[in-house]
Amino acid sequence: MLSNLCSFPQNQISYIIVIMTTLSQTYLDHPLIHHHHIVPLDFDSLRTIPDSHDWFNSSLETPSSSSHHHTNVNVSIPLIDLTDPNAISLIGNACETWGVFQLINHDVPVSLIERAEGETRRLFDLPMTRKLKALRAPGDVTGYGLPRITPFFSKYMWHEGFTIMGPSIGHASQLWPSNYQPFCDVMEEYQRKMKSLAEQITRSIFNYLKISDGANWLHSAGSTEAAACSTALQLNCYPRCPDPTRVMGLAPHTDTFLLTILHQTRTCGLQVFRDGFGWVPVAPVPGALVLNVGDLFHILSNGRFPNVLHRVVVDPTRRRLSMAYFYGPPPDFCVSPLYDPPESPCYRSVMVKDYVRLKAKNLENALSMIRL
Ligand SMILES: C=C1C[C@]23C[C@H]1CC[C@H]2[C@@]12CCC[C@@](C)(C(=O)O1)[C@H]2[C@@H]3C(=O)O
Ligand SMILES: O=C(O)CCC(=O)C(=O)O
Ligand SMILES: [Fe+2]
Repeated sequence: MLSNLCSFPQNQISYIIVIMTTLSQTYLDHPLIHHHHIVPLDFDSLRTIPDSHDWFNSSLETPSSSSHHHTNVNVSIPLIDLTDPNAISLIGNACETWGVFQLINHDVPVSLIERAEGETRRLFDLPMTRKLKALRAPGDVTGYGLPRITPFFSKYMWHEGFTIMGPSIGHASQLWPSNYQPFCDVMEEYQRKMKSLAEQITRSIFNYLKISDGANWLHSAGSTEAAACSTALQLNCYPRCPDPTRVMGLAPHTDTFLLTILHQTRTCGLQVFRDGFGWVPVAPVPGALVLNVGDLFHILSNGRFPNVLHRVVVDPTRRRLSMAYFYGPPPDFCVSPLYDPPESPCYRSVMVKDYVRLKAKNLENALSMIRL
């Protein structure tokens, strides 16, 4: 690019316009979504489970029917103190073995997490007619609705969600025409804190992997590139259910981006899958955040880090809330596996936006489509 520039005639002024793709644009052309794949049920008014949500009456595996994949309560995922002098290698090891860990002594204030949780509760407490005012539009990615993975399963999930990318005023002002500011402010601050924690952990993992280049978007926080990185905040609600053994809160999936940072309330439900261990519950630890490896870190680590498969089961007595923050490189960044010879790459290089589209259309088959 530079050499081309230099060969321009000296008297000619030229402009280079760099067009950066945003994450919401990347999701815009997803074709398969129909309205009935977006609108959640009014769960609170239900006394029985409709057939559409009954995973028991299907060939699908329910949490209680998975005998060969029974829930394993004898193990737990690593719990790491970020102020531990060995934090970097503990995090690296956890990424290699489990692909997920809990983090304490991160510097996200508990009061901020509580305020964000409070606003999340205020949102899902609204009457259905109000929540539908912020319904996600068919081609869109933000707003209220069912999880994006819904069309890939023959039964619906016991779930309602709200997706935020950047400022949330658009949908928030539809939910609360005159009282949207507290929601917008806390979600903005929460995303800011999550982003700097995600950057810090990504840097630590790069140190652990001894990577010094290949992540220019990380080098200068506050730069245009850092600002353009792919992020989203997903608020999840798993309402109470008359018979939780028949339903699925969130079907088994892997997350698409590099890292996910999750806050869960004290209600159990999240489970992670590990070969040889089965489904392992992630017990809520007050103040801890759950971090998990997504597909892009799996690719970048050349398969060394498992992109952990996870699901959510529904609690018999209490509604469960969670907030998941997704973090990845900018959509135009090209992700290439990092390895030392004689190792060879397991995946071909892929642009973030192309992988996002592959995943949106093929779900868990996306990875095998770029495997070498
Ligand atoms: C930035 C993201 C990350 C998304 C898509 C988009 C907005 C919502 C996220 C989730 C949240 C619920 C699980 C998931 C699997 C889903 O269906 O929607 C996630 C997905 C992904 O990790 O791919
Ligand atoms: O609610 C949870 O604990 C997990 C949510 C999740 O996996 C997601 O939003 O991708
Ligand atoms: Fe997830």
